[in-house]
Amino acid sequence: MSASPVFSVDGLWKVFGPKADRIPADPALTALDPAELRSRTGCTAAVRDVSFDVRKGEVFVVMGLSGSGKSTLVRCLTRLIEPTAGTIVIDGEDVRAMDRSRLRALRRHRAAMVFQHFGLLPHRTVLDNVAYGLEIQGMGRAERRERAAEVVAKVGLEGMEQRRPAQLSGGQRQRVGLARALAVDPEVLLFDEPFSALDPLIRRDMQEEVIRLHREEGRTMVFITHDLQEALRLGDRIALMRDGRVVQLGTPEEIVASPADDYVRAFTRDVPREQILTVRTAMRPPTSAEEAATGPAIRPEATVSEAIEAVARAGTPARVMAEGRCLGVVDAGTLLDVVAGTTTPAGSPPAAGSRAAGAARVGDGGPPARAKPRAGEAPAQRRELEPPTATTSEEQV
Ligand SMILES: Nc1ncnc2c1ncn2[C@@H]1O[C@H](COP(=O)(O)OP(=O)(O)OP(=O)(O)O)[C@@H](O)[C@H]1O
Repeated sequence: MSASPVFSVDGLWKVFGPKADRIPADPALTALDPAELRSRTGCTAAVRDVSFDVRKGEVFVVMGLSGSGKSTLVRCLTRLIEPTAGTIVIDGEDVRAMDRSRLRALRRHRAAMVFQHFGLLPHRTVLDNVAYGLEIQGMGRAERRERAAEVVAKVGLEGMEQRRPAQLSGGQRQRVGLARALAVDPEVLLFDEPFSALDPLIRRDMQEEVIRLHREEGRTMVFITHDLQEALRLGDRIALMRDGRVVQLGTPEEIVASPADDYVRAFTRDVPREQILTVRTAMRPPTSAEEAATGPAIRPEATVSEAIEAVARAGTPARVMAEGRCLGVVDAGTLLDVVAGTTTPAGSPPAAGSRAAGAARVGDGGPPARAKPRAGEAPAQRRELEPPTATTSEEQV
């Protein structure tokens, strides 16, 4: 059973340009590619017939190249940009029907945004920047400063409460931005490419911070990025966008194992498959009772990379075990097939992201295999795009 959705988006369009409203309803126009549409109508369809759910407790990544429609899509969720057509529901409430005060409450209390350019107030201290959202909510000074101090500590800025933004590094400023969004205790955090201006090491630190916060708090997050590595590291599910459409929505494993089309395949070509795919992809039935009873035990969620290490150490095939049952066996050959990309994974590729593509509602089908628990289950064990740590063959990896 999947967790209930926080956001539910259906048939969403955002068209910029003259008489934008007529575009979604006119099949002759929706069939045009972006360049034709622009030359015939002067309009840009930044988001085209997109449908998805964001489940409670998940990190939902919206990924795509520049101009693919990520920011427009996420801004439509709280109507920072007005959608042209479609429905958006948050916890059962129709976002498009909200009046101004409901919308304000939505943005302030329920879905806080963390921007790339921090948006910090330069003359205020770290503490007062973090308390700002609470001040707007009308919380008293003492209470909001106390709450802000807690959140400042939570994001690792203890001792810097009295500094001004100019006295902080880029990474520290981004932590203040994050703390400010967290302080209002929103149901969903929306991140708009928050780390793309940071240098790689600090960026990595911030990704860890997001993972840690997610693990500790289980907060629902929608995260925009154009960086595949970041998407794979952070996402429970990834919506991959191209020209305003969601071309694939799935877990990192689904996207890497079963790219929906050549575009996604090209996008994921250089991903180290063994670090993303789990042993489920490499499993075969045991050939004998002995094989099912001996050899190192590994979890179904273990990556192929971890299994390679276990098999190499033991010098025998390894058993994929769940609740004392042997689900299958992996050996050097089946594992190498995954690395080489010569395996056809079990299960069909997940559906692409639009009704126009003839797809069912994306992401609602049962995925073939998950490397991470579903939202609402035990905290996700994140994939690391790095060599795995050593394990003994007796341990479950
Ligand atoms: N206000 C606007 N008026 C007209 N066209 C716009 C407007 N905002 C965005 N667009 C167009 O909509 C498309 C999607 O833009 P969007 O900013 O959502 O993409 P993105 O994937 O977030 O890109 P980036 O990673 O560069 O921020 C682009 O073609 C863009 O030029």
